[in-house]
Amino acid sequence: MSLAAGIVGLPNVGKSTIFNAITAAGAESANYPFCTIDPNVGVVDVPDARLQVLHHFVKTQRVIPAAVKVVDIAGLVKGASQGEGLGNKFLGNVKETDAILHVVRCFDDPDIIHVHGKVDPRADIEVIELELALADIETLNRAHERVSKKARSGDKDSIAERDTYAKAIELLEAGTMLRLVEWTEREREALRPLFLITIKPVLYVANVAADDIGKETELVAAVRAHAEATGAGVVALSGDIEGEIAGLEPEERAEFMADLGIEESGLERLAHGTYDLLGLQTYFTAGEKEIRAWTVKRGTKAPAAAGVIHTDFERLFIRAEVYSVDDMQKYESEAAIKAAGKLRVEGRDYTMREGDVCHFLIGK
Ligand SMILES: Nc1ncnc2c1ncn2[C@@H]1O[C@H](COP(=O)(O)OP(=O)(O)OP(=O)(O)O)[C@@H](O)[C@H]1O
Ligand SMILES: [Mg+2]
Repeated sequence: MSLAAGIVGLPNVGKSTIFNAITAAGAESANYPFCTIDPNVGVVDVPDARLQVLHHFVKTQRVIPAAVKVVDIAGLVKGASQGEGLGNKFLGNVKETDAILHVVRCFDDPDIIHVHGKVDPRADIEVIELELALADIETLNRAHERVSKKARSGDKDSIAERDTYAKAIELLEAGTMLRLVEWTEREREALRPLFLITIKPVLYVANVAADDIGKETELVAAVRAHAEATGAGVVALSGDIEGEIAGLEPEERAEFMADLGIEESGLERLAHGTYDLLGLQTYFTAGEKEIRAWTVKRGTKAPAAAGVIHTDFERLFIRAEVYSVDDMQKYESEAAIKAAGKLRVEGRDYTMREGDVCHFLIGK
C-alpha cells in the first residue's frame, strides 16, 4: 500500500511551497517513476532512520523505504463550487487519496496577499470546508439521483444506498464533515465508490513564519483548537524554511536545522502525522536481496501483514520469525539475536508491533 495525501487550502497560503519542500526533501521514490509525469504529483520516500540501522548490520542489495504520494492543487476560494476563482474541478485530483493535508496560513506578511485581507485561520478553514462540503454534496446528489429509480422499483440495495446518500447530504448541509460521523460498514461501502473528500481524515498544516518556528502563536493555537475539536491532526511548520532546508546538502542541513531547533524535517513530521492520523504502522523485512519498510494498519495480524507483500502470503502464512530494530542495534546480527533467544516465533494470531522485523514462512 502506498499512501497518498492531497493538499488543499486557500490560494497563497503556501501549498506549493510545502509541496515543493517535501518533494525536494525526500528522494523521489524509485518505485513510482510514472508519477513524475505530473508536476503536481510527487512520490517521495518516507524517511525512516531505522532502515539505516538495519542496513548497517544486514548486508543487502537495496533498501526500499515506504513511499508517500502527495498531490498539490490550486487554491480554492469562496464560491469555488459555483465557478469562482479557478472553480473546484481540480478537487478531482485529490479524490483518490487517503488523507487531506489542509494548509492554513499562520504567517502574517503584508507583501503576500491574503484573499480575505486578514490572516484568520478559523475563518479560512470554514471557507475551505464549506467548498469541500459543497463538492461532496454535488457528488452525492448525482449518486442519489442515479439510485433513486432502482430504489423506487423496490431494489433493497438501492434503497439502502439512496438512504445513505440522503443522510450524508443532510449532514453536510448541517455543516458536519462526514469524517466525524460513525458510519456502519454498509454505509461506508455505499459511500466508498464516491470518493468523497470530507470523509477523509484531515491533517491541518499550520504554515508559520520563520520567526515563529516552535512557538505556539495565537494563530497556531486557533488551528490546534479546531483540530482537537474535530478529530483532526495538526502539524506546524514553516513552508519557506522547509524549502531552504530541502535545498541544502545533508551535512549543512543538520546544522541549519539544529540552529533553528528543528528536530525533524517537514516531510518526516507530515509523514508521521499522517501515519498517526490513519492509524498506520511500519514493519520491516531485512534480507540479502532487500531491506524494506512495509505499511500496515495498527492491530494487523501477522498473516494480513504478510499479505501486503504478496496477496497469496496471507492464505499461505505458516509462521513468522520476528525481532525488533532495537534488538539488531544491541546484538548486531540476526545470528546473535537468535543466540540470545530474542528471535521470536509467532503464529497466525500474532498482532504486529511497530518496528517489527519479520521473516515470514510461507507454505505452498
Ligand atoms: N511560512 C511562510 N512564511 C512566509 N512566506 C511564505 C511561507 N510559506 C509560503 N510563503 C510565501 O507565500 C507565497 C505563496 O505561496 P505558494 O505559492 O506556496 O501558495 P499556494 O498556496 O500554493 O497558492 P496557490 O493556491 O495560488 O497555488 C509565496 O511567495 C511563498 O514564498
Ligand atoms: Mg500553488
